[in-house]
Amino acid sequence: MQSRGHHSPQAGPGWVLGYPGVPSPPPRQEEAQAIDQELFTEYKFSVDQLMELAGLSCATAIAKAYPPSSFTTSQPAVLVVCGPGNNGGDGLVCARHLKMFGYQPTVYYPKRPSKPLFEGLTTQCKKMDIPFLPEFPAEAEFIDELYGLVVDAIFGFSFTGAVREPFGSILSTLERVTVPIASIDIPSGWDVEKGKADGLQPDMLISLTAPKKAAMHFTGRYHFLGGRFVPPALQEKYSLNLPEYPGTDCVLQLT
Ligand SMILES: NC(=O)C1=CN([C@@H]2O[C@H](COP(=O)(O)OP(=O)(O)OC[C@H]3O[C@@H](n4cnc5c(N)ncnc54)[C@H](O)[C@@H]3O)[C@@H](O)[C@H]2O)[C@H](O)CC1
Ligand SMILES: [K+]
Repeated sequence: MQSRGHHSPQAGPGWVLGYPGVPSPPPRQEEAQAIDQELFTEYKFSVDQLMELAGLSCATAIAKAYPPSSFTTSQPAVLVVCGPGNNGGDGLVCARHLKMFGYQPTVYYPKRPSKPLFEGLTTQCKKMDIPFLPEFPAEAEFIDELYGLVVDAIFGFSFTGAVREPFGSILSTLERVTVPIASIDIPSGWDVEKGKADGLQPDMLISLTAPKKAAMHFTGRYHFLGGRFVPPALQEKYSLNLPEYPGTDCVLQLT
C-alpha cells in the first residue's frame, strides 16, 4: 500500500505533503466531470450501477465511523438530505443501505427530477419504510433532538454559483446543527475547487472516485474514499494515483 504523506515526483502526482490521504493534484471540477462522463460513454457503465456503488460506499463508510452503538439518540436515527442531481441519488441509495444496516434513516428530498432512475430510488426507499419529510425542520435544535447524524447529499461536483432556494435556507440551518454531518463527495455549498471557509463544516467527507480539490480544505474527523469502480486505464489517463483499497473493501479511510 502506498504510504500517506509521501510525495513521489516520478510516480505521478503522489501525495500532498501536510495533507495525508489526498492525491496531488486532485481532479479539478472539469476533470471530475470528464472522468464521470468517460465512465458512461467509453466504459459503458450505467448511472444506476455507479450510483449503487457510490451510495453503498457512503453507507459503509458511515457504518465504520458512526456504528449504531455510538448514537446517543434512542435509535440510530439519520436524516438524509437529498439534492436535485446525482449527489441526491447517491443519498437515496445510501439511505436504503443504512436501513439494511440497522439505522433509522429519514429522507428530505424537496426537488425530485421526473426521471425513472430517481423515481425508482424513491419508491425503493418508501417500500423499505423510510419516511420522507414533507418539510425541512426550520430549527437546527429540532434536528439535533431527533437525529444523531445528518447525511449531506445535496450537491456534488456539478454545483456552481450562488445557492438557490430552497437549498440556501436548508444549508443555513445545517450550518447550525451540532450533530455530525457526513457529506457525500463534497460539502454542499462549497466551491468544488476552493471550498467555503464560512460554509458547512462536516465531520465526515466521503470522496467518490477521487478526492476533489476542495477536499484539501476539509477539517472534519473522518475522510473516506469510496466508489471503487474506476478501471486502471482510466486511473492512469487522469493520473489519479489512487491508493489501494484494503482487501475487498469498498471504502478506504484516508484520515
Ligand atoms: N463518477 C462518480 O464518482 C459518480 C458520482 N456520482 C455522484 O454524482 C455527483 C454529481 O452529480 P451531478 O448530477 O452531475 O450534479 P450534482 O448532484 O452535483 O448537482 C447538480 C444539480 O444541482 C443543481 N445546482 C447546481 N448548482 C446549483 C446552485 N447554485 N443552486 C441550486 N441548485 C444548483 C443543478 O441544477 C442540478 O440539478 C457526484 O458529486 C457524485 O456524488 C454518481 O452517483 C455516479 C458516479
Ligand atoms: K454533498
